[in-house]
Amino acid sequence: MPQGKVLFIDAYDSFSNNITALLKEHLPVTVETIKIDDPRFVLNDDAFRDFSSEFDAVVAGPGPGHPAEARDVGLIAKLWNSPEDRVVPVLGICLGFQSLGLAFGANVARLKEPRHGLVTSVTHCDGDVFAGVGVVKATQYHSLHVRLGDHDERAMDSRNLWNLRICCPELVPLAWDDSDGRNGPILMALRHCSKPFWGVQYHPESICSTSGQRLLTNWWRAVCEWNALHPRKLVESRSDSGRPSLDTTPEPESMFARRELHWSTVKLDEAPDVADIVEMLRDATACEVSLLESGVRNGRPVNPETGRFSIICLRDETSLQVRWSANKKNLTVSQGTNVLENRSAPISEVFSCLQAITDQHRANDGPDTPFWGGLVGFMSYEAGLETIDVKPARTDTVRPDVWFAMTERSVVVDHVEGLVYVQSIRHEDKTWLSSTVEKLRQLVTRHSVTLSAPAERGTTVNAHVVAGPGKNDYCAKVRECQSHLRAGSSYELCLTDQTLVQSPTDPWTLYRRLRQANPAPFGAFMSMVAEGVSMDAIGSSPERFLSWSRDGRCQFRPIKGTVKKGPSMTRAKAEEILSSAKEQAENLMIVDLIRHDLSGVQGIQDVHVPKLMVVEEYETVYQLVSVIEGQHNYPGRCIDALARSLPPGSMTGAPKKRSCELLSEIEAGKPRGLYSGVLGYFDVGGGADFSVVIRTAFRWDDEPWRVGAGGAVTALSRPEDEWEEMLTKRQSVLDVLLASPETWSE
Ligand SMILES: C=C(O[C@@H]1C=C(C(=O)O)C=C[C@H]1O)C(=O)O
Ligand SMILES: NC(=O)CC[C@H](N)C(=O)O
Repeated sequence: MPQGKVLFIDAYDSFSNNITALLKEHLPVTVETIKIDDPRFVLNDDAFRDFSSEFDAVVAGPGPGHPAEARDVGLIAKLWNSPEDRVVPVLGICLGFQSLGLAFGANVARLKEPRHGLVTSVTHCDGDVFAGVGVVKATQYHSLHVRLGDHDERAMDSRNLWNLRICCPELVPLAWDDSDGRNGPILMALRHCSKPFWGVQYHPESICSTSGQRLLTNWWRAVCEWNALHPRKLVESRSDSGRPSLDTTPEPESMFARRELHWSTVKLDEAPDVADIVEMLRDATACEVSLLESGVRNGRPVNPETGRFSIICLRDETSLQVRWSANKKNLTVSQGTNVLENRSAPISEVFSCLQAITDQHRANDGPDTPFWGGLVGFMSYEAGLETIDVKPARTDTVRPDVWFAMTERSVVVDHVEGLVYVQSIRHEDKTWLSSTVEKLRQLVTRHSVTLSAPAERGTTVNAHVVAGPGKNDYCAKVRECQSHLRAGSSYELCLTDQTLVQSPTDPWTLYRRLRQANPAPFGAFMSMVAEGVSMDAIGSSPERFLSWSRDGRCQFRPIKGTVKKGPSMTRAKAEEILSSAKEQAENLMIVDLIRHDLSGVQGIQDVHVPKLMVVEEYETVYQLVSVIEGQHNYPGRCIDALARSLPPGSMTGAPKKRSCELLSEIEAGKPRGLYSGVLGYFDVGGGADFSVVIRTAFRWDDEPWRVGAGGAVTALSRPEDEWEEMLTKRQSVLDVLLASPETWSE
């Protein structure tokens, strides 16, 4: 079969790349994607017709909103009324399907209860595009549905469902979902009686849908038959799709030579406590320390899969820094007081700059640790919004939204093997290496006779909450989210708020308490200072956002689904709760969203889901976790996976862009800042690891600490439960900030 050409019209959905991946995997086609508001065509029907009729077929994608709204469907609405000799076969998916129904006389109405992330078996006609497909499990992400008449389908005899052509005689039903008692039968698929237009309400590309391949193969066969019988007159009109690409932005000039890593390993029979090492290093060298800690409980890592190593990063005032603010769009690269670069730059150039600096420090050999040295820092939620072209309502003018500092000296603890690595990427650093090794030895000796030193106490002034969400207000926001979900504007919204706490206790003491109260695989202690601005963070995140290995294996581990631990909560009970339709739907939506994000990265292959909805246990909660992986063909370009996947889908909801716009309104334009962003490192060996910034407190200068917390709101959420979930998530951090020094015992 010759290669076909398919045009995919993207309605800004967060599942689009899963559809194009499915098309490319199972059909002999190339796929070109344009947006529904492509400026070349929105005001020029002829140009769009000329352009689209060059393709063998069009797939009209899913998306937020309503098919009657031009803003929501854009070019998709132009597909249905082409003159006879220019008709192009179309497959509409969800919003695209609803647009097809609407174009030929059906109603599109709200469901009584939205169906977001639910998976059901559909009853199909076993012919046409469903011929031989067998049982179809269908993932649904919709609030609206297509009604073929004004009659009440619930009252219809099930045999009549196949002959419902009273109001729209040109539309032929092909599949129904009859499993929903409250909504009644929901039309799942249809075709036009004479034109080559098909549509499905469900999402065949979802990880939980089945028979997508067979459906597409049948559709493609029908497309080829139609095209053979109806050759189109082509007008030469091809033009570049004009899609801006983060992958092609220029890289800044080289500033530094490559580094050679010098390292030394100390094998310790009894590994000292990570906090003790930090204190020893700080006292000994008067340097700034950041810690990316894998929490340990009873001598074992809380989660050995993601939390085997703890990384202690040492910096001084001469360390290289990269800063960028979303408000000013200003990129600064400095080294001490020396400003190497200071210019206006879009976010895409920030990624290029971070990549270039990492490349210039590239070390090709080193010990068996995931971090040899490199850029350590964070990207805020608002920096993430920039990457998807959502304007943050308010941002600070001077505070960086991207802030990284180069770590040249580090100490890495392997909690599984009990090894400590002392590492430096400085040219001549043997003295520091040997003296640090010696101090560690002494620490081990001391450690074997004395217990971990107690943390220093704070002052007697009590910590207190300065501001925070109220229950009524939070519940009202949950309901506001749900009204958007019912209207079809979003499938899931991750609502959050922040609590402000003033505490007299120093950040390191607070972190020592937090690591004890809530040991987590992504513990973090970070202090950044530059140009009169300082930022402190103490974190206990359970969630990896994205990591990649030095050979280009990218991994996401989104969490969605939370159960509070308590005396009456067993693991079995938590598993039961987390296997409910509501919790699984929340998780599934994010899995499909992340698959989409990863599939959109140039050079990524083999996107797969090695773990789907597994329960993990943490200090205060049980969480439902999935793992999504893919292999990059060019390991040196894995940063594109980060550039294409911010802000973290588990903190936004789906579809991401529209959900973020709605959340900005609902959260009253309050910046989330570091909370909901990502924190971690780019390693000079080529790997990286970033966590989602949750269960974390951060503060600017001497302002109060900010503790963000929230949760995914779906149509099935109960406002009071969402309020409780938010309280549960912020509890461990809040307890630590509010505890008076006297009540805190180590
Ligand atoms: C929003 C938070 O957590 C996010 C939401 C979760 C959920 O809805 O179950 C779980 C983990 C995070 O992705 C938070 O901790 O503040
Ligand atoms: N997934 C979709 O395309 C959803 C279509 C429409 N916005 C609805 O909610 O019904």
